[in-house]
Amino acid sequence: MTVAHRVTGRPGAPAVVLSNSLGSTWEMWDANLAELEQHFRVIRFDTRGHGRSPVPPGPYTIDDLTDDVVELLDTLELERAHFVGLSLGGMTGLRLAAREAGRVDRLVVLCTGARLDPRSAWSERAALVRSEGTPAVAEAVVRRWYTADWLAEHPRTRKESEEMVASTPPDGYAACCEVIATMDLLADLPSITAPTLAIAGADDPATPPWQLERIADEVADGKLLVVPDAAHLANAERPAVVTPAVVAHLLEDGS
Ligand SMILES: O=C(O)CC1=CCC(=O)O1
Repeated sequence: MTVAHRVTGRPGAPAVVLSNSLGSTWEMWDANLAELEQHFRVIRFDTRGHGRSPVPPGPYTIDDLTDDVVELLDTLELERAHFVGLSLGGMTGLRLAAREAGRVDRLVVLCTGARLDPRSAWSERAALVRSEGTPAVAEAVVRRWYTADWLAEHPRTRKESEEMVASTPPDGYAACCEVIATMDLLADLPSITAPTLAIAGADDPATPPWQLERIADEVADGKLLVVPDAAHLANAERPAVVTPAVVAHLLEDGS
């Protein structure tokens, strides 16, 4: 299945794939895009069940999301790429780097976890969205995406973010909640050899810093960055801290 994607940035430069969080679209990278495009060929895509991508019937697994990325790389005739994923996108990145080590150059995972407990919470959210739709969870989700102070200062982003969640197809959103409910990547971490930067929002209630610290500690070559005054979408709330850190990590091999 080919996911919806857009390729921008420097033609011929090293490629970086950006993978979105649950309930978002590739627009979640808007605040980071211009700086990334100066250095890389940037490939944004919408995870299956989200945005412009197909919504195949569930259930989905983390390996299905990983297969979608492999197919995207094949479609674009890319043997290898850097991978940057946030939350659900970060889980996809961890699985890809463990299962398809030859396809990932350097990895950045933001605001994510190798396993998110209690798993029952994700099955319950899937059931809620199937019965009441994505608008039922939009406000609460966006309250986890940004700190309260930032939301108070950015009412337009708050509204647009709630609309982004509310317009996610309920079947796709629910099937991706079930990916999280069934996913356990703890055993994968030691086999990840791609140099990995794990970025946490210091005030992220969804995937707190200890989750990213565990990833940085357990992969073969990991580093941790904790971003102050940031919640779950740390890339969007603090782009001036996050984007240069991502660029520096991806350029570290001299590309
Ligand atoms: O929606 C949330 O509560 C936060 C989240 C967990 C996985 C993801 O992609 O977003």
